[in-house]
Amino acid sequence: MRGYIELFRLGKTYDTHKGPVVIVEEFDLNLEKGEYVSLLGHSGCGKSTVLTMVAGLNPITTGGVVIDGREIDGPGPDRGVVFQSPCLMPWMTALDNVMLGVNQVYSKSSKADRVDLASYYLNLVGLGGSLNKRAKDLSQGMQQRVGIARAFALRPKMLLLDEPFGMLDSLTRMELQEILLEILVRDKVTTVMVTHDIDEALFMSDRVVMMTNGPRARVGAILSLPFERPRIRADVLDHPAYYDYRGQMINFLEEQDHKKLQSDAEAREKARIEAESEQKEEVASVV
Ligand SMILES: Nc1ncnc2c1ncn2[C@@H]1O[C@H](COP(=O)(O)OP(=O)(O)OP(=O)(O)O)[C@@H](O)[C@H]1O
Repeated sequence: MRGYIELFRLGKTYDTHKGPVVIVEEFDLNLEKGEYVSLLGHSGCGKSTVLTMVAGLNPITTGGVVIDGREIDGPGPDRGVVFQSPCLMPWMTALDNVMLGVNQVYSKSSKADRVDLASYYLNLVGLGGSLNKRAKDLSQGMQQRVGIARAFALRPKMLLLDEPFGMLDSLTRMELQEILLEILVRDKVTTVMVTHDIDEALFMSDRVVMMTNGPRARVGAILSLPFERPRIRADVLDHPAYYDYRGQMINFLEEQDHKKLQSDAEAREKARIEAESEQKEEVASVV
C-alpha cells in the first residue's frame, strides 16, 4: 500500500569513534493524508533520527521519503517542525518570529496578507493579545505556542513534532494538545509526533508506531486506535478499550526492556570470554 506520505526502507548510519553504527534500518511507514501518527520507543532507539530525516535536517543513509508524490532531498516549507524548545529570536516579537518564515514562503503576497496569516495562527494558539511582545518576555508555554503558530503559518502538508510538550506543565500541555488537534483537523495536516508519553500518544494519534530498540531499530508494532474525532479527553479516557491499548503499549516497551537486558548480558559475557582467552594466550606466550 502506498500512502500520501511514504517512508520506505529508511535507514541511518552514524559515523562514531568506534566506526559506523546503523541506528535505524528498513523503517517502513505509510501515512494517509491528515493522519496523526506517534512514534514511541525507548530513549535512544532512533525516534528523533527518523523524524529529522523526514524533516530533511538529517541526511538519509538508505531508502527515502516521498511526500505527495515527490521524494524529499532536504528541508522544505511542505514540512513544519516543532521541537521541544522553539528556538525563537528572543529580541523579536511573537508576530515577527512567525513572519520570518511567512515572508520567505509567501514572498509574493502583500505585506498585509502576510501579517494577517501570521496573526491568524497566533490568534488560534491563544496569543492574539501578545502579538507585539518580545519572545524573551514570553513564558515557556507562550513561546511554544509561537513555535506551533510558526509551523502552521507556512501551511505545511506535514507537521513533525519532537516531544513538543515535553517542557510544559501538565495544564499547559493538555491545553496545547487540544489546540493543536483543533488546527490539525481544520487544516488536514498529516502529522508525525515523537513522544515518551503513552497517554499523550493515545489521546492525539490515529496510530501509534512502536520502535524496537536500537541499534538497527525499525517498526516493531503498530496500534490503530479506535477513538472518535474530534477527540474529547474525558471520552477517550472512558473508552472501554483505553486501558487495553495502554496495556499493549506498556507490554511492548517492557518486552523491549527485557530484550535489552538480555542482549547487554550477552555482550558482557562475550567480552568476558574474549578477555579471558586473551589472558590465556598472553600467559601461554610468556611460558
Ligand atoms: N550525530 C550523531 N552521531 C552519532 N550518533 C548519534 C548522532 N545523533 C544521534 N546519535 C545516536 O543515535 C541513537 C538514536 O538517537 P535519537 O536521538 O534518534 O534517539 P531517540 O529515540 O530520539 O532518543 P530520546 O528518546 O532519548 O530523545 C542514540 O544512540 C544517539 O546517541
